[in-house]
Amino acid sequence: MRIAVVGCGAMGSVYAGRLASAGHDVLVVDRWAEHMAAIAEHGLLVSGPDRETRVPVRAHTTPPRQPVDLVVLAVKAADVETAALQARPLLAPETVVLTIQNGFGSADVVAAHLGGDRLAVGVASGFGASVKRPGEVHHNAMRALRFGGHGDLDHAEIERVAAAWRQAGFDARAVTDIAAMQWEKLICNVAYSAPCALTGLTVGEVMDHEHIGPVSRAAATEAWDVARARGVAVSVTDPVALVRDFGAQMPAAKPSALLDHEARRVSEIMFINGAVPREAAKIGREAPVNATLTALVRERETTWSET
Ligand SMILES: NC(=O)C1=CN([C@@H]2O[C@H](COP(=O)(O)OP(=O)(O)OC[C@H]3O[C@@H](n4cnc5c(N)ncnc54)[C@H](OP(=O)(O)O)[C@@H]3O)[C@@H](O)[C@H]2O)C=CC1
Ligand SMILES: CC(C)(CO)C(=O)C(=O)O
Repeated sequence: MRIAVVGCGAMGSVYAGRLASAGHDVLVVDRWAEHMAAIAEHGLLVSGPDRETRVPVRAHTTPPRQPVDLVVLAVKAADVETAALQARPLLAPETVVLTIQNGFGSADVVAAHLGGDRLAVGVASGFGASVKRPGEVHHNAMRALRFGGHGDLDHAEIERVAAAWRQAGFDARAVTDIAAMQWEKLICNVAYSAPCALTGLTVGEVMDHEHIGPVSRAAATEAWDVARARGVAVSVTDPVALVRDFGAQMPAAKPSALLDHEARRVSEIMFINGAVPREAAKIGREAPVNATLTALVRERETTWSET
């Protein structure tokens, strides 16, 4: 399969490295010129719990005019709109666009610009990935990828994409209820994103922390309540057990919100903890735990943008 990964940061690099190692024809696009130059010169180095690979991939700072079978948008949520607009040279009528972000809202943004009929949504769970230095990425775990259609995309097409990823060693599956998967991932993310960003604790340190543990568990439970109240078919019966198990798989990982704060960058908090009060409001409810966590994170981020 001809695949372009737009946004070759922590996750985009893991996707690109493994897909290229499995023999797919992969090109990557990222605006970080030093990272692209390192990949062009030495290949992309991906280290994980099971193996380390260095693989040659074509690296670009802007998308080449070169239509592919699959475009993977692996940027952060706030960058999805620009990335979707810039991805146009990679598109042919039959190209599938797969957008993979934590939190809610990205697929609607992509659909508004590129249309919904060739659009798939991905949920990536349990990777704990970060860029170590230009050209080198590490991930702490590698649990699951779930893909679903956003609009009218035929399920067989999504299955074809999932099969290509399975061939690259991912636990990837095409599902019919991607919203339930998104909520289950959101429950995990809200437990860690704001609590870790605010305290500097890792995923493994939060859950049983004397002061932050109860806050993290309350954030997850609140998101679970909202999902069920909205009628989403989440399969989870114990949200605390879910997030505890999620964290136990990669105790040393730092959520990307914490990595963003360490770099004094605005995080995706509005799409993650901030999504819970927004979704709750749609059914006339409130989500005070996640609203408060979001406000605290936002306040810190405002301070940086003012300096
Ligand atoms: N890291 C993880 O373990 C996991 C992350 N996720 C989710 O995956 C998504 C991606 O996260 P992650 O990989 O950590 O993010 P990163 O910031 O590591 O990677 C995104 C990359 O895309 C680049 N970029 C942004 N806009 C463009 C553009 N228009 N064109 C080209 N490149 C662009 C960024 O550059 P710049 O730095 O200049 O902005 C950055 O290098 C997020 O939604 C995250 O929540 C999901 C599961 C696990
Ligand atoms: C690391 C974390 C918790 C946040 O970026 C994540 O979403 C994942 O690995 O699935």
